[in-house]
Formats: sequence, structure tokens, C-alpha cells
Amino acid sequence: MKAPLLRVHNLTKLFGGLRAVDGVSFDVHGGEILGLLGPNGAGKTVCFNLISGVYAPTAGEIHFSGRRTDGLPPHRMAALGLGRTFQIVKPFAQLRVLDNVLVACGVHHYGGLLRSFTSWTGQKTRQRAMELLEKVGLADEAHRKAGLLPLGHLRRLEIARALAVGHRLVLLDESFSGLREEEITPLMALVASIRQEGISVLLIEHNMRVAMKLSNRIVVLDHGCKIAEGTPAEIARNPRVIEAYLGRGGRAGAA
Ligand SMILES: Nc1ncnc2c1ncn2[C@@H]1O[C@H](COP(=O)(O)OP(=O)(O)OP(=O)(O)O)[C@@H](O)[C@H]1O
Repeated sequence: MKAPLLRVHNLTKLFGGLRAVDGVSFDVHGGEILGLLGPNGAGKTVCFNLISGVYAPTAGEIHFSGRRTDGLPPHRMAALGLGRTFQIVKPFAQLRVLDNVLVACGVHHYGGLLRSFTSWTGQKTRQRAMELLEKVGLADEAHRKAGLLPLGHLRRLEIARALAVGHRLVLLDESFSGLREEEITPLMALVASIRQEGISVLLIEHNMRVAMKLSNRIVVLDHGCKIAEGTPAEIARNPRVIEAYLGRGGRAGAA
């Protein structure tokens, strides 16, 4: 069997006495969507921050794309093809939508922000940025100030920025949160199309319908620990998962 694209082994992060992530292990394979679920405060975002290099783990190992990466800073992870979105969208509000993506594209192609705007090679970067905006359905907004976009579009812009960097793996942190029902279905199609291109996705999602439908497999955390791993169907009937979400006596269908 092929080695996983991402392997997290015994990952642990302490904040003082708090075990925010406690001995968590899981793999993400090439071309799969892995859902990372769990109640509030379970340790999901801390996991993202560990994998993407924002935090160094207290213990444990992270292997990405064939090398050990725990402790590498975010720009090194980006250079290896790992992109991410944030729970709270943070565009460069004063820049145009296109420029927001150009900044992210510059990470790979031309070694920096300034050159991505100025050099002759900037032309190619621009083309790539426009392709990404087309992919996420924002080509018509390319010249608008990012700060003027509604939330649904901002989430798509975040995904375009993550894709500019993450040609192997993108981490999506609650990309569906706060969206209207009519925005959710097309965004699900977008995430599914990312996987179809062979890019793996690690997805934090509170919307169970979205998580169950999109994920090939799901890992569930609670109080920093992994309490379950399996297919969406297995997770939906797992008693520990039901208890973590609903307390004793809960029903899977309601999760
Ligand atoms: N920088 C930090 N310093 C101290 N404690 C932190 C820090 N970041 C997170 N925590 C704590 O770690 C625990 C896990 O937080 P995390 O943000 O990963 O939860 P989560 O599963 O993403 O929750 P949510 O679904 O509410 O976003 C929480 O108790 C949180 O308060």
C-alpha cells in the first residue's frame, strides 16, 4: 500500500496543564477527504496549527510528503504543498481579490511577494491566480476589494488562497460555517472537485451533513484525544461519538 501523504503519530500539545491534543494519530492518504470532527474545544484547530507549523508539538511526529515535518515553520510547510484556510477569514481587505490570490501564488513560483507583482514571470503567476479564481467561482470579482465581499465569497477566496499553496493537501477549517443552505451545496461540489484533482483535503466541520457527505473517512476528537475513526456510516453509529456530542442517551441521527 502507498505511504500516506500525511501521517500524524502520537501528536501531543500541552498549554500549561491543558492537554489540548493528547496522543493523536491518523493518516491522510493521497486524494482523500478526511473529516476531523469533535465538539467545541476538542483540539481540532490546534491539530491544524500543529500540522501547518504554527505550533511545534510537545511530543509526537508529523510526516508530510515523505519527510518528517513536525517543528517546521508554516512557510516551509507551504513550500512542501500544504495550504490552509482559517476559521475566521482574514483577507487583505484593502487589496483586490486577485491580489489576495497573487500573494499566495508568490509563495511557490517566484520566491516572494514583490516579485510576484513586478517581474516578467509575474504574468504567469497572474494567469495561475485567475485560474484559481475561476475554479472557485470568483473570476467576476477579481478586481473588487476583498473587504467588500460577502462571507460566502470570502470563504471561496480563502480556498483559492489555500489552493495556490496547497498542491498536495489543503486544510479547511470550518469553510461552511455561517453559510446559507443555497451556498453550501455548490461549495460542497467545489471541495469534491479539489479531491478529484488529486489534492487531499483535511476538513474540520461542524455541519454534520456536510462532513458525512464529503468525507471518505472521519476522525473524531474529544478533550484532545481521538475517540473514533472510520467511515461516515461507522462514525454515525459509534456510541462514543454519540455520547461526546449528545451525552448519554443521544441518537446518531441527531449527530
Ligand atoms: N494558544 C492557546 N493557548 C492556550 N490554550 C489554547 C490555545 N489554543 C487552543 N487552546 C485550548 O486548547 C483546546 C482545544 O482548542 P481548539 O481550538 O483546538 O478546539 P476546537 O476543537 O478547534 O474547537 P472549536 O470547534 O470550538 O473551534 C481548548 O481548550 C482551547 O481553549
